[in-house]
Amino acid sequence: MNYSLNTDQKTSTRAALGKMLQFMKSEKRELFLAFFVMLLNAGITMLTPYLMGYAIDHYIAQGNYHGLAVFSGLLLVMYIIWAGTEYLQTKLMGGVGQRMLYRLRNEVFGKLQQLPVAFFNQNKTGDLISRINNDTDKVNQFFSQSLMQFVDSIFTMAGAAIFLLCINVKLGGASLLPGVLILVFVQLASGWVKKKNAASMKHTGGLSAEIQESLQNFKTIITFNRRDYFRKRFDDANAENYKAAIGAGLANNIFAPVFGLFSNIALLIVLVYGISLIAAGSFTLGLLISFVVYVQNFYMPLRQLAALWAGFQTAMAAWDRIALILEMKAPSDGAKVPELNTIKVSASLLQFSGVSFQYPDGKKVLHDINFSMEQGKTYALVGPTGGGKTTTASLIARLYDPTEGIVYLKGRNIKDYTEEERTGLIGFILQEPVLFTGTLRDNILYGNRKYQDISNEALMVLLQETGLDRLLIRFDQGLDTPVASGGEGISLGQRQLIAFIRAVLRKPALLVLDEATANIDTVTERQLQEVLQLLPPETTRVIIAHRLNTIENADEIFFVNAGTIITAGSLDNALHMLLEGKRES
Ligand SMILES: Nc1ncnc2c1ncn2[C@@H]1O[C@H](COP(=O)(O)OP(=O)(O)OP(=O)(O)O)[C@@H](O)[C@H]1O
Repeated sequence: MNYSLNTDQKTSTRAALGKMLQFMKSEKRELFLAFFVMLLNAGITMLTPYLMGYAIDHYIAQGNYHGLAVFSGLLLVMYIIWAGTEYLQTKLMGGVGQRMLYRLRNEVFGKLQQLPVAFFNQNKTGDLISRINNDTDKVNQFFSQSLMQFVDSIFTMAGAAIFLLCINVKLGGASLLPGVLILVFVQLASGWVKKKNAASMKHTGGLSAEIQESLQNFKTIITFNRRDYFRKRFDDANAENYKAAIGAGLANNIFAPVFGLFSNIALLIVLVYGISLIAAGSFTLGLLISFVVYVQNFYMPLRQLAALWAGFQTAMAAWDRIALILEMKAPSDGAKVPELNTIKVSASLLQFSGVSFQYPDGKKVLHDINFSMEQGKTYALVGPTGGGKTTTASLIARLYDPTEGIVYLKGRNIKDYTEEERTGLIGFILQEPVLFTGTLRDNILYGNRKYQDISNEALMVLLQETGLDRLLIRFDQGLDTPVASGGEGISLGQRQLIAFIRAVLRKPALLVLDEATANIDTVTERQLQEVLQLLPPETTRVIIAHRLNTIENADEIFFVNAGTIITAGSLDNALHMLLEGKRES
């Protein structure tokens, strides 16, 4: 299945807004309050110019200074309320935006947790980080800082338009005409602005991926003295990002001058037309001053909208990138499949039935594979490098689903198991064991719900019973040995030991060891073999190894090469096949 996020899929504005507002469902109370405060704020903004015009015509023109003083006091109170509502609005919406960002990031991260390995193979980690950090923040910025301003501006404009038309229809209509032209311009330019912002975010993701890759591989870069190469790659990505950011900046700023120009034209129309009306005696100076302020009240928020509109387009472009992750379909989990419906195909623990597999962006690796593995037996997978051993093991652990055919576990399609059921049955020690920041104890109990709260003493008893305690000798501080991110500071062999203890402690029905002893000295390897013998007799073991002595005790050996898996029979035969395979290649 294609899990690449590198597509140009776009969501319609209405659909995107609908989805985004779902993240605000629980904020109804705050939104309602913010809306009320915003209405009050807009109401005051709308009323004050009219009151000023009234004061000029009724108090100043008639020399009523006492009335003017009372009136000024009233205006001051209104301005103070206005300032209070401004503050409240920012506070309320800031909280709403931050909580939305929190939920959105949780949702995206939660989705990432459900997606299969193929998704992570097809997408760069740095780009994913950029989507979770930067793009969600772009959406938040719009909602926390701009949404209410947006609605506020529209209300203020609508109110100002009504006042303008009520004071004088003709003059009002003439002053609103440039506003209509602005709407046409917005309609035409929005798609282009969104596209520019999407391109900028894509390049930010690319830059993040570039940084992540070179930081992760810094040792190799230093060893091969390839700092210049990575420097160049970074410079290129940085330059691309810079160009795209400039493009997005220019696009975002296109609205402000156009809006400014049209609002000045509107003012000019009002002055020329208004003064001619005064000259004709059909308009007063007070009304003209009110009119000019209303024109400002109409066009100022429109200028503000210019900036907000660019932010809205940025949020929309960011949403497209986030929605791509949220809409990804995780492979079906068998949670809802009733046990009764499962087909019992054989009594074996594991069976491959007509399995073929192809990596999403690669060639076909396995062709029509059929084999079965019985409970309690030890199987070895041998074969030349790149033959398909790890791929087979990955299908056993359902890191990937077959492109054709079915993998049965205990007679049930492996897809019909819930993740918890499946991981409880299968233990997998990867070629490159992964450790997490914490202690050795944290790492060996990773994902082991049963023993999560076990005391160190009880854990030691458990390790002694399974023979795993002897492996701890390799660690000076025993269970408390600190583990740094990714296992830095711990040898690869030691990492394999930790991964081994982790998998064995779960007592899985099927234990897969993919080159799990490749980096361990012969004495420790012997100890591991002994621990394997201590596993319950019903445990099935699948061992992938290049060192043939590791698999001498296997009950059956499978030879994996060029997309086929055949039974090798004896160890000698496997060795012969390996040598033949090498000669052919
Ligand atoms: N993520 C991937 N995407 C595309 N192709 C892949 C991927 N992983 C492995 N392959 C290809 O699949 C084929 C089988 O690889 P696999 O890792 O299963 O071999 P292997 O027998 O385990 O090799 P080794 O002994 O070196 O570990 C190889 O040609 C490899 O290039």
